[in-house]
Amino acid sequence: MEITVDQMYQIENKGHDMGFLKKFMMENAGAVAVRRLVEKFGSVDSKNVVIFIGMGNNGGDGQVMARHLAGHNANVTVVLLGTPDKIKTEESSWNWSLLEKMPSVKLVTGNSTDFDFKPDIIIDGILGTGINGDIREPYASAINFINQTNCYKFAVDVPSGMDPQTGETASLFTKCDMTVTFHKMKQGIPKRKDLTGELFAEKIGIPPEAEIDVL
Ligand SMILES: NC(=O)C1=CN([C@@H]2O[C@H](COP(=O)(O)OP(=O)(O)OC[C@H]3O[C@@H](n4cnc5c(N)ncnc54)[C@H](O)[C@@H]3O)[C@@H](O)[C@H]2O)[C@@H](O)CC1
Ligand SMILES: [K+]
Repeated sequence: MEITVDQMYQIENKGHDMGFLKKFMMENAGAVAVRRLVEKFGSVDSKNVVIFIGMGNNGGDGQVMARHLAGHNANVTVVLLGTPDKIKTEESSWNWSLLEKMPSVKLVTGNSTDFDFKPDIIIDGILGTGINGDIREPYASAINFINQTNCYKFAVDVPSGMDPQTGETASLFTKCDMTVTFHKMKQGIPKRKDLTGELFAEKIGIPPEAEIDVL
């Protein structure tokens, strides 16, 4: 069953209010995304992975992936597209404070629009269901860098720049090899297999009771 983005936010909020906190959803999202990626490659040991993250919870999922990938011995660089004090949510900030205690993960922050990496894998955790309007800097430059770089590309929840409700794109958007979306498929995403690549919808532990009166 495909659901709307609005239904997804309602289910997420109801699950949180039941006590299954958003930080647990985020943890499961990042963990299952890494499981799919590791399955794809067999091993990510010594792979150079660059994770671009935005200031919302899509970026939070990307941060969880960074921690798990470090556990799989990947060489992980996280590029926060802004400054840590501007991270929007408690659960994403909480994950950032964890990464700051992990020398195994390289952190890059700020509003730079000049990127110079040679990754084996890029993870796009820039924008998810919270996309609104045309893409602003520094997100725009990050999306351009991703599209210009020849490597494997993995989208967290949805390729950034695509509206997961309609499948329509902003003027800039990423084109990925694999997309893992969470809880249930959002209506617009499967319309754009040209941008998602292999597409999976994965459960993240939200109690089915959180769907009552929503679906
Ligand atoms: N729905 C769920 O149950 C879950 C959602 N999670 C993740 O949370 C994501 C949604 O998080 P958010 O609601 O924080 O939204 P996003 O992380 O998609 O980003 C929203 C932020 O990006 C910025 N932004 C929006 N449009 C922009 C544009 N055009 N140019 C530049 N900046 C722009 C805004 O400042 C906004 O705060 C999902 O996509 C998913 O990855 C997960 O943590 C797991 C649970
Ligand atoms: K994304």
